[in-house]
Amino acid sequence: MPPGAFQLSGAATRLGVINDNGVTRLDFWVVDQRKDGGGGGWTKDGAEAGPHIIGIVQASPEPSISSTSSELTLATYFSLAGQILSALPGSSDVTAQSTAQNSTVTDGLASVTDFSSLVALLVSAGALWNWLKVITIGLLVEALRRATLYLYSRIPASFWITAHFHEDDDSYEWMMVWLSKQPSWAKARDIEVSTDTFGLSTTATLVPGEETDNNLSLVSSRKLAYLPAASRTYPIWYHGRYMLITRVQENTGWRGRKQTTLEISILTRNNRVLNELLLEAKKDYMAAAHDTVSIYVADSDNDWVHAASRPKRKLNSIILDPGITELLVDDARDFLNSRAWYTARGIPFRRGYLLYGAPGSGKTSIISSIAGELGLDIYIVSLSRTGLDDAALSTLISDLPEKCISLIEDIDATFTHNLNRDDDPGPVDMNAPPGTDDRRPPPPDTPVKPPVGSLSLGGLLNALDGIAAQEGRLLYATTNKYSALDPALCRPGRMDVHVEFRLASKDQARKLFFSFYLPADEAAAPEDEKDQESESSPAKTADVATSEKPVFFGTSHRQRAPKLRRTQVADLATRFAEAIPERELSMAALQGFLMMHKSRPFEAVSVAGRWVETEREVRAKKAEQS
Ligand SMILES: Nc1ncnc2c1ncn2[C@@H]1O[C@H](COP(=O)(O)OP(=O)(O)OP(=O)(O)O)[C@@H](O)[C@H]1O
Repeated sequence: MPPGAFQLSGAATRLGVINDNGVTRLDFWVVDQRKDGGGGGWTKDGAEAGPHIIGIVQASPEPSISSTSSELTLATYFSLAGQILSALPGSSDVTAQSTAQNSTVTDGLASVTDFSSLVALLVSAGALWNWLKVITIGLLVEALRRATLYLYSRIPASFWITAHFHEDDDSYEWMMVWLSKQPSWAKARDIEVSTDTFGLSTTATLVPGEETDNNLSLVSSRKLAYLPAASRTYPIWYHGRYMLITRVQENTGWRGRKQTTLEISILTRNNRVLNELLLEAKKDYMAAAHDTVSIYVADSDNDWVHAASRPKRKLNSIILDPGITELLVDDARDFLNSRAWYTARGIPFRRGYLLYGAPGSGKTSIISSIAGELGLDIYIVSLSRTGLDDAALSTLISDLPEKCISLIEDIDATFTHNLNRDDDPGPVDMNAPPGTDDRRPPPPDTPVKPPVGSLSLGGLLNALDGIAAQEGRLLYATTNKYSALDPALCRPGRMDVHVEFRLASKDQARKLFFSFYLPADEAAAPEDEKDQESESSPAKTADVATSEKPVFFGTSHRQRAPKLRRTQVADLATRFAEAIPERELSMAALQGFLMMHKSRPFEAVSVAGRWVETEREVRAKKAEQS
């Protein structure tokens, strides 16, 4: 407190107004801070003047003081206080304080009076003006503060364009692959090293030196690449523009899962730069992924995630009965170009294909091949996934992108009576319509196999053609037990085209043999190479057979098939087909047999008959046991 000042502590209600035998008295306790040692110590009441109390004023019946406490005003208190202080020796160092201690009667009344005085003072013209000034200054200061903050955040931001890429989105992969190609990482001092291929068959950029080191490449098929580390910001230059790259990792709070977001800020006011960057990254990625088919599966949160990329398989490498490949490919292609037709007629723009028939007859292979041919990604819907219920399936189906292939394999496995893929019901009457498989009816008391999770047939049907079902998608379902399927599942609208895949015909066997030993790519090899028969002749094969060989099953990849002339392969293929019975073995079985004779086409032909006999015996034994 400055010298000479005095203090009336507390509100006016605390001032001591004492009604003493009908005489209103105003008591001030004025303490000399010098005597008190500065510690306060208001321990005495007005009646007992102690060493600290140096002044008591009796306000009444002084002429200047009214005889009732209600007439006392705050101004009077102040004036009295002033008088006391001026009367005191060394008044400039004195502090005054009033108190209501030992007040006997009139505190309440005084409170009212003091409060109204205070209000009167506060609302007096002078005070209001001061209030106004204080409020105005306060508003100005606040406005200035806000303006500064706004400008601080907006001015730098107005020079930057920031794009955010979420880990779950394809664009994140495009950008990460693009980033992995940037030379800046090779010089960075804090960097993430990764073998992630971001959906491509190979890492986009190798660690410098790795690509030239053949040994290292052989040791690991996974290649190393540099990438921006999480929670770091890296400056790089793009087309002369300054960019900041940040990978932000946040806890999602769900099973400790972390969500990564990539942020790219470009120092420019022109969106064109960002557009260029995005298109460049997308084009690069598409070019790198051109020869692959992307496969997506659902994760435990029922989000589609990129699971793998497989090299495209040529359509002509799958040998089906005449017309089937063309039927499937042309139908799908035509469908994709017919959106307007569907819209005009109000028909949902969806198409379903049910491929049924013998195991290993090429159902899955042709779907993958069609995806490659039409440039579509495959989304695998696994009905047997734990935790998949009707709602989750519906979400998954409605989250499919507009043009894609969704694949449900072995659709019979989830919704048939007590049947599963291990049961071998013997030769199936493929032409029996769905729901009519009565060769092996389940006993009446057989409980219906509960669907895995809480997925119901109704849920599946709704997901396939309900309102939420995505437009423009091609649905492929495969089954080995056509007749066991619920007819509702197979009706047009859900499964529009049903295609039967049968066991291998002689013609298929011949074509498979041909394409196995003389695929289209190699048919154009120079004549002289084709003429070399090398060790493939029966005599030479015999030589090899007598020499000591390591014991192993399968065929070593180091062995190469001999180069054969086209006519030779055609002749061998015909002989092979003669040895293969019509519609008895699957194409997968034939492929497996040829793989065992990968480098020995002559031997394949000569032992094919014996192999067929062995296959029959194995199947007969199996049938006996079951
Ligand atoms: N028609 C075919 N032409 C060429 N290869 C085939 C053919 N059918 C099957 N294969 C080969 O057999 C293997 C299994 O084929 P795929 O998985 O496509 O059969 P699938 O009919 O889907 O069998 P499943 O019903 O058991 O799922 C693949 O490696 C494939 O190359």
